[in-house]
Amino acid sequence: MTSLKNCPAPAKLNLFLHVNGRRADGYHLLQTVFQLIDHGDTLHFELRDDHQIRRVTELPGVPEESDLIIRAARLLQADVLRRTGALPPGVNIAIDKVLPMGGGLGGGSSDAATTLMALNHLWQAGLSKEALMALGLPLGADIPFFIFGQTAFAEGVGEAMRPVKAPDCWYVVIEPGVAVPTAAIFCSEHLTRDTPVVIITDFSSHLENRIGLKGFGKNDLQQVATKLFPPVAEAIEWLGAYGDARMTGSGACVFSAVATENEADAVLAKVPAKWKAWKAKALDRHPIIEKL
Ligand SMILES: C[C@](O)(CO)[C@H](O)COP(=O)(O)OP(=O)(O)OC[C@H]1O[C@@H](n2ccc(N)nc2=O)[C@H](O)[C@@H]1O
Ligand SMILES: Nc1ncnc2c1ncn2[C@@H]1O[C@H](COP(=O)(O)OP(=O)(O)OP(=O)(O)O)[C@@H](O)[C@H]1O
Repeated sequence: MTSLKNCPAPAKLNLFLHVNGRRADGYHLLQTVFQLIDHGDTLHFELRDDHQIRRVTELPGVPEESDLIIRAARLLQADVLRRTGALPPGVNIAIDKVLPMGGGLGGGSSDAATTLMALNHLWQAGLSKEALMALGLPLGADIPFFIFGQTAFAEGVGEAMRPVKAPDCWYVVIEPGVAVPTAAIFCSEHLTRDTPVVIITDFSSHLENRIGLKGFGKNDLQQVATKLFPPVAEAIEWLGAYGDARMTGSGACVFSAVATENEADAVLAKVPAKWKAWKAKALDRHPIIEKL
């Protein structure tokens, strides 16, 4: 096999995100549900005759050298070289970028995770899922989740994950048109870091019943992000008229769950023209699993 086309890099929504504490190294202890959704970027991989790793699509604001896709591919290339003593073939990577940057949808992390999974396959590198997750973690906190590949409850700094059966529903997502830098939200002196740890014992039905359309928990990063970025607050207020609306990750995107696609369409029809908005279906599993 010399190419892998149309590899999905889906977005995630944090259905809730509790900040329970802060480690000595500054990283925060979280509890969250990562929900995979059927909306995201698409990547295409084509092997080269040399050993170069190249991005063949322009991504405004992200130079090739700092792109998480390229950095992830280089990490795997170095790992293969270390283990086998030989460099794998080079690769051209194209991307159809759909997800907004600084959107809280995990776009960069998902792109990197898809790159690691696709190249592990194309290069026949043989890394286990756990090894790929560990390789990706230093590049982004959400990369292990996307490689884990299932809607999951996560704890710690996001590395301890258990699959959950989240509600089978649709989401309306609004992009408020601002990019939120994750580190600035976590650094804020106004961030509360003391939400009590939730103990969840039954992962099959308990979470499904509790997080569903009623909106379990809260997003502790929301208060800080809405103060710093008023368009996020405005989008939450607008969408809140149709259900429980909240921010995903560190923002900026805002979502609300609805039971059916028709309900999602009805809300979308009313979204003010100044915002980009779309619908997505809840997924249990990462769609790349069917391709590899
Ligand atoms: C908040 C989430 O969106 C939840 O899904 C993610 O955990 C953030 O993932 P990300 O954007 O990939 O973030 P990273 O690039 O890994 O980290 C950016 C910065 O966020 C802060 N950070 C991130 C994750 C975490 N558990 N504690 C933190 O304090 C750190 O200051 C870090 O330097
Ligand atoms: N392939 C990539 N796609 C998007 N952003 C990238 C990529 N490579 C590097 N970046 C950098 O990462 C930053 C964060 O982008 P990303 O889309 O992951 O944010 P996010 O959706 O807020 O993520 P999270 O939910 O993990 O906080 C961007 O501002 C950009 O500079």
